[in-house]
Amino acid sequence: MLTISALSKRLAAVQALDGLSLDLRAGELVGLVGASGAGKSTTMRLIMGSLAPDAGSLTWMGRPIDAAARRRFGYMPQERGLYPRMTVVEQLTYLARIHGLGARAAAESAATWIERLGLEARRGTEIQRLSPGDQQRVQLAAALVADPELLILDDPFSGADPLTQDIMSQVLHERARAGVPALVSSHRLEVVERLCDRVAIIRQGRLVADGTAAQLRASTEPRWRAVVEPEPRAVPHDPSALASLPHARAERSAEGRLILTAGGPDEQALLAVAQRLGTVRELGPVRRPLDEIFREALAAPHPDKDSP
Ligand SMILES: Nc1ncnc2c1ncn2[C@@H]1O[C@H](COP(=O)(O)OP(=O)(O)OP(=O)(O)O)[C@@H](O)[C@H]1O
Repeated sequence: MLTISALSKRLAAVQALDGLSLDLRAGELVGLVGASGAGKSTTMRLIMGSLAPDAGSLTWMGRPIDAAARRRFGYMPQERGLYPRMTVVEQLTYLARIHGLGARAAAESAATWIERLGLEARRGTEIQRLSPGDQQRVQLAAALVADPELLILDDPFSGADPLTQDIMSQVLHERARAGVPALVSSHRLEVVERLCDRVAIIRQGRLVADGTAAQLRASTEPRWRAVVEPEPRAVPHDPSALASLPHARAERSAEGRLILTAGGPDEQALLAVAQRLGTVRELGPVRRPLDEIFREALAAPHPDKDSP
């Protein structure tokens, strides 16, 4: 549905985007993740037309994105743009109207999203008097109020309390089930992992990884974990045996068991070390947190730029 092809943008002396390509399909929630300055907001500004690309193309449903298409997109910009003196209901009705809804449809849509995002008690409150969590909810309602076909959400969870995060996530899942895809940037990897079907990792304006959390995990070297009941008569713990394995770590649990983790193509090398230390109670792969994989992707040599 949304196709970003070889998109490049220079901003002053910075190559903010450098040949970025990415697709979003119907109903897909895609997380756009990258360090500060990686190019996430620039990507979104190019989609929304507040910046023009130097090279590359953007299409929606196979056609170049124009102003008419953009009116059907819901956008939550990084620099949140609500009117501080409007009340919640005035703000949402106003935004629905400027996106082309008639007076009655705009009022109905504002009421629907106020209810859905748990803002009934705040409908008559000025935006500037809302708590940060409620402001986030109104921001999301503002992106949804004109019933968009695509959502572009720049760091929607920043400053959101856990309850607000849950409500926002539920709403995005519902819209996705109705076929509305969303591109969601965030620094909060655990949120992206929970929310999104796919994660695109960008670095210096380029895509360095793109896949489901499971695919990203599978594309990196696996980690193995062994839980060992130490035996008093076992060969004394030889730290160098474990240290010879990649990414090795040893900890002791509250019950006095040894918890060993290490990388490697399979679990056999870790098993050999573990068996010398005592009785192996558990052995298996480790489900790695996405943020660890993210850090690895950012630390790995850049596909082109860093190679000699
Ligand atoms: N108006 C501008 N003029 C000059 N450089 C800019 C401008 N806007 C952004 N940049 C630079 O372009 C690069 C990409 O910025 P961008 O805001 O897209 O990153 P980001 O991934 O959204 O970062 P963050 O997570 O901090 O919001 C950065 O190096 C940034 O400093």
